[in-house]
Amino acid sequence: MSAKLIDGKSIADTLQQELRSRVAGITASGRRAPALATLLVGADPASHVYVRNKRLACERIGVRSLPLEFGSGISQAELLAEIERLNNDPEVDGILVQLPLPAQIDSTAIIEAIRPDKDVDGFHPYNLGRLAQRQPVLRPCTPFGVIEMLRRSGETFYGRRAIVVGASNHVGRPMGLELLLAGATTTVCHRFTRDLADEVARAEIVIVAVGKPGFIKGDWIAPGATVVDIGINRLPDGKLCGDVEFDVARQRAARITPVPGGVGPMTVTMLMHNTVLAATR
Ligand SMILES: Nc1nc(=O)c2c([nH]1)NC[C@@H]1CN(c3ccc(C(=O)N[C@@H](CCC(=O)O)C(=O)O)cc3)C=[N+]21
Repeated sequence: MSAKLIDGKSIADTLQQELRSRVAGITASGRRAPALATLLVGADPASHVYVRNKRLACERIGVRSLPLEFGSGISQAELLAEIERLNNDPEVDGILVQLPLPAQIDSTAIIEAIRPDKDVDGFHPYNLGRLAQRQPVLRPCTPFGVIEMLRRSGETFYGRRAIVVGASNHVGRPMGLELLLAGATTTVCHRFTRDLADEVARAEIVIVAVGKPGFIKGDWIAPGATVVDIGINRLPDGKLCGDVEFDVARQRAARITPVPGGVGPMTVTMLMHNTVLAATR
């Protein structure tokens, strides 16, 4: 068997077209376009690439982008003042502070300073709490994108055995909450999990967000499973790869996401979705 590829890029393109029409509807009715402020601190090349992708997505969809950049030496107080200004700016619907931040800045304090109704990353404790209590408002973009991608490619969740490998605040944990919300029997594994191979082998839906190339061995995957690889690792030769041993996993899975072209484009698209939602609520 060779798994069918789940084409996140093409699902993301479709969603972006839908968002583009919605934004066109908003502006046609005389309202201003939704606006997203992106705050980038320092010169990390990967962060610059990701933020540029987000700004390009804004252009495609008709969202106004307010690109803000700060030197790596900015203080916590200065960054907080910037957020306060954007919180109070009626022309700004969404605020995204690209992570990671330099060491002198407490990213928890920054995330908690963003008004929950402008928190388009969905990282504020209010938004995570709403998701945990099954009343989601603004949802973390990557897990939300995984669910939307799987739904649009025909996956069902009710009563199905799902596993998340990786329990980070921004990806693994909210991914577990999304799967619970969708009705899956959900296991979240992490660095203290014993017998990870056995846990993975029991799952019908396997979602991996660890950040280590080849961490999930292909022969752990149950025949017929759906595999979603959230990992993005750059190899020494410059190529991108995920956390799953792709070639072997592909021989066992029914469906699998590629890296690149899988989850990444969905993340950016759900950020646009959240920005339009923040502008229209
Ligand atoms: N506040 C905040 N919000 C984020 O959402 C956030 C962040 N900080 N910090 C960094 C991570 C990473 N992230 C990605 C988004 C898109 C791709 C993406 O589009 N990837 C393409 C490939 C891009 C490439 O070629 O490098 C793909 O997988 O096909 C990747 C990674 C968002 N993040």
